[in-house]
Amino acid sequence: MPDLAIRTQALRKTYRTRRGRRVVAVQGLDLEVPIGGVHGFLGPNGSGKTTSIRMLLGLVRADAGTMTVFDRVVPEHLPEVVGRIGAIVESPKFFPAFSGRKNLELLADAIGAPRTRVGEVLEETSLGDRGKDRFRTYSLGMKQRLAIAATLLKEPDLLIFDEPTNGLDPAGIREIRETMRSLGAQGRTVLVSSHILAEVEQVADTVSIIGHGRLLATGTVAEVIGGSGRSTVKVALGGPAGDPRAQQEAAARILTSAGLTVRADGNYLYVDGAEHPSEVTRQLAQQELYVSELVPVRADLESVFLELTADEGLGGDR
Ligand SMILES: Nc1ncnc2c1ncn2[C@@H]1O[C@H](COP(=O)(O)OP(=O)(O)OP(=O)(O)O)[C@@H](O)[C@H]1O
Repeated sequence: MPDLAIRTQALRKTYRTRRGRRVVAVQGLDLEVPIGGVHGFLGPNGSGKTTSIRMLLGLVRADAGTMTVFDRVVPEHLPEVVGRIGAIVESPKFFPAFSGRKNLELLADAIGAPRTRVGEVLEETSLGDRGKDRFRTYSLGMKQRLAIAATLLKEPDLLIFDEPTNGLDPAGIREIRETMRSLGAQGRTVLVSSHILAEVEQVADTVSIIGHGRLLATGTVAEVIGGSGRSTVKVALGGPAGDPRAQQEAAARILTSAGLTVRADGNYLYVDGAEHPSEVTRQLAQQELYVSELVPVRADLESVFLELTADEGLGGDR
């Protein structure tokens, strides 16, 4: 088994609302986050990401299941590993009239981190130039990066960010993404939750996709995309002679009878299920139909995510 930063097994949590209604937030979650790199913890709104993170951090009590962080059972042994964890689960409070640097110095003193760390973490989060400016003048993205800087003061091995780009503009999102990428590249483990794939897809080394508090898929981004069984190719036909429409119809018939799934769209056929693109060209060439263009259609994480979470009320409030 690979070394894991986080492992949960059969984790469960049911909330009881004030009106006595039961809400199953997490139902048997098995999560494995490898050590080092960025792990995207993905799921639609309400799928149980925040609850899972809060259980890991000892902020919410689990009903059942086991959790380990760096092989220590939590929450029982959380004190042994808490020094290695930096987490942003909600917006931290900073003094608006103090500079970013001053805020971090106060925090460093409070947690016993050396003040020399302050300059380093400002650099690590690309706030070096603005450290002297008052916190109140910071953009939302800078405020969020200062929060990340604060968690870095104690040099954590594991960083947990719950929807860190909420409310940020595209530039702010890009900055946070860059920060996460460089933290992962340094060998730290970054667990980042999001319901917006595009934010995480470009930085995540591995992902876990959850729905209704259960694991739907996990692995490297390539594995999760590959595991969806997608292998679509886009095909155009064309020889100098013949009616293109008739050729396309004939090609669709041939490929369908070869067991492939074919959909026509404009001048292209979209063909699913071929083991290899050459199978498509071979089938057609045998019937004297020639391919003028053949492009593999890249399956992206977004489409896999949408497929896996199709019944999860994506993006809606539940
Ligand atoms: N304190 C609570 N009391 C009752 N129900 C809750 C409580 N906290 C969360 N829930 C419910 O538990 C389910 C999971 O919520 P959770 O916040 O963990 O999901 P999430 O994936 O983090 O969603 P989001 O991205 O919207 O934060 C939701 O249906 C939510 O309404």
